[in-house]
Amino acid sequence: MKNLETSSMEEPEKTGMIDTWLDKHSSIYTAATRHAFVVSIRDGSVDLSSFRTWLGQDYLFVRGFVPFVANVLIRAGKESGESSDMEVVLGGLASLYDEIEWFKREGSKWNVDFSTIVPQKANQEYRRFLEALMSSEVKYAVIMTAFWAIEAVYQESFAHCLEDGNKTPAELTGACHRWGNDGFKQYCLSVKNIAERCLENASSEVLAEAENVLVRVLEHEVAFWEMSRGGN
Ligand SMILES: Cc1ncc(CNC=O)c(N)n1
Repeated sequence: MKNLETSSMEEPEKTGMIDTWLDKHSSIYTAATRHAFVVSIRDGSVDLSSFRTWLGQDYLFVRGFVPFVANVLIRAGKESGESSDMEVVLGGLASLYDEIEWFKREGSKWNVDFSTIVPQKANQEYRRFLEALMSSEVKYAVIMTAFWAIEAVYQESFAHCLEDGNKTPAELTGACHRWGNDGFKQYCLSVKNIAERCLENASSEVLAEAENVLVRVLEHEVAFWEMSRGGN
């Protein structure tokens, strides 16, 4: 049943293109949001060397994600036609500053020296994909769909580690709260609504490209979890 007690801060959920695509590609979506690595955090069986690998690699990823979000921000100012888009993206960009600081604290807590970490193949490939999306040829609706998917995978994954019945180790709940909290969920919903609005007016060509980019984000996320689970 739908929760009718939606506060004024929350945005209503609509069924649009993205949900249609998630239904169509539900197996890769589930693979990205319920990956064995994430499930192992939730059930407490996580191998700490995998967690350390994830931490170091994700720190590098996030440093590459900052210019990507900055690119989305510039486009939100120029191409969106809706002034509130900029605030949503700016909020996301601002929280990446705190996130980088959090990674640094977490790095010292787990003895992960970021200065010596080399990006693994899945990380390099994901970052190369983000760089390609920053091309001015890529339509606003497409980059916004990608942006939503990147954020939503982490939101869904880490929220799962905090749901009822979890055995998430106390020292890992910080990571889970970072992406699994309600504010981040609402922010993802705002980004989703922007993407949906753009997709409503998109040509069939742009729709096909957005669907493809969505699936490719999910594939990169799965490969990123796989890399983390593999250790080193
Ligand atoms: C590989 C990956 N995907 C998504 C996120 C979440 N966005 C920003 O933190 C992330 N940190 N890492």
